[in-house]
Amino acid sequence: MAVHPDTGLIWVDAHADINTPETTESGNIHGCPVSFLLGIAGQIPEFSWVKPCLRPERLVYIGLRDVDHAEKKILRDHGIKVFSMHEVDKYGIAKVVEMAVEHVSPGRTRPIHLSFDVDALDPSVAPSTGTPVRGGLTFREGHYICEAIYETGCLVSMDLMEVNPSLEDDHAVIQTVTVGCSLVRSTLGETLL
Ligand SMILES: NC(=[NH2+])NCCC[C@H](N)C(=O)O
Repeated sequence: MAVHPDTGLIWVDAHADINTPETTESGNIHGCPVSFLLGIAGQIPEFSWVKPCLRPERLVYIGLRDVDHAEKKILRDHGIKVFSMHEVDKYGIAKVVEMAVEHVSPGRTRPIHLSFDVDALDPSVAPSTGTPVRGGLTFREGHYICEAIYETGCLVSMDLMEVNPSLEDDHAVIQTVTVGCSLVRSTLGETLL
């Protein structure tokens, strides 16, 4: 954001992570990062180094299906674009990614950051994560998002979140780490052919 201030943020996640320290029900800070980016969180001294750097219209979500009450209000009040799993079912993943890219980078004119929380995937695909929610993206839908964002030529950075190798058994850990690595490779340009 410091290097490309006009960056659009595509946030792929089961959760909106847009609670403020005031609205959070769990008290978990991992449910709050987007409110810090937008500058709508109250002052928390330990996090004063996180400077607001994102406008609500430069943010789009894909994959949401577990959103707290207060978060729904924040999303509405700021007019933030969301493609929940309902829209993934309705339009299909290709159309959703196309609309999401167009929202944050119209005509592919702006840089894109991809934040991919592995819990956007269905827990059957990525079990070793702290807050799994059923009804998520398939293996291919997750990869398609990454491949299509690479193809825009606008990607400048990415992060992959919430792979937690201390959760579930060895098989689940290997499955989750493997799919996580594979998503990163797809985002960086690996293709099927
Ligand atoms: N990064 C995550 N796993 N976030 C889950 C957040 C869940 C819930 N909305 C909370 O604020 O606690």
